[in-house]
Amino acid sequence: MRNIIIGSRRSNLALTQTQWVIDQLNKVSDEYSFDVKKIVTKGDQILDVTLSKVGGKGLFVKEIEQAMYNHEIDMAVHSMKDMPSQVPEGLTIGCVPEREDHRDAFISEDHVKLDDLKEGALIGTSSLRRGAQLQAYRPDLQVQWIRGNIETRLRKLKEENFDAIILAAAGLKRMGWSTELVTEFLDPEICLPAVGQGALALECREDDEDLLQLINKINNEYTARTVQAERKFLSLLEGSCSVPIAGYAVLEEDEVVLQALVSSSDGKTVLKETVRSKDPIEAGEKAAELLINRGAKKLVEEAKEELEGQ
Ligand SMILES: NCc1[nH]cc(CCC(=O)O)c1CC(=O)O
Repeated sequence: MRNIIIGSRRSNLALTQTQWVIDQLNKVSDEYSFDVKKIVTKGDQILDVTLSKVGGKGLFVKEIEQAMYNHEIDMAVHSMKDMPSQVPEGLTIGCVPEREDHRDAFISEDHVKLDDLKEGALIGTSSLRRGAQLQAYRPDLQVQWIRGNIETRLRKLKEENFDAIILAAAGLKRMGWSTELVTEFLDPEICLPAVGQGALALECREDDEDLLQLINKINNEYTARTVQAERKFLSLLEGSCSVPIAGYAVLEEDEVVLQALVSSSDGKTVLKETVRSKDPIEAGEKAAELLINRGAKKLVEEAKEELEGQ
């Protein structure tokens, strides 16, 4: 019996996701035991500024990847949307399990719906993507950055003067919290999710064939193909942490249908495309090409300059 050591961030969400994966793996094999090793990442330590100013998503995975290289852990369970578009050499995403809810969840004081919020209402989010799309939909809304894990943000909704916050539905559902809390799940037409939102990435060493074989048993082909399209699109728009960027794909018959969006931070310029292809990579490439032709790279450059000027 082999013991697999899984590295996890110490947040309740990360630990819950890791435990969910262990439960799934236990269902498909009884030849393994699992230990969870908690790892504190830079992203967990920096709580006072928006992530886009300190280097973005890599912050949640670097230390964990290092522990994998050092053989301190064998595998890691990440939120797909926290994964940079390139996986470092020697490591691989060996499995993408079935995606949880892809949508954003709108949570307001007294359950007032987005359309019914008073003029000028204050929305708390740490996501450029959510802020921009909400302001594109309702230009009167004000957006203020809010950080911290799910519990902290929910506390801030009560204690500070936010009228509403937005969180990923997937995180809430995995924690078993959604029904009482969520005012409404936002349709992707209003708020297109982050690339990979709701999906998990199981990362391990590329040469660990035994482990790869095990985790492949809980791979979900539908999620893997759609996320592949979304991530290809993301990888072709560099500097994507400084600009609102979103992507969500579904399968229709054997075709990947990918919606992709890049916008300015204030939501005044929104570029959006829907593309179809049987090949997920091609879908991602097409979406990127169409958006770049419409000026997406310029939006990224402008956003970078703005961040550097601050
Ligand atoms: N940005 C942090 C993060 N990374 C993954 C999730 C939730 C789960 C998911 O989207 O898969 C969250 C919290 C949130 O955005 O509300």
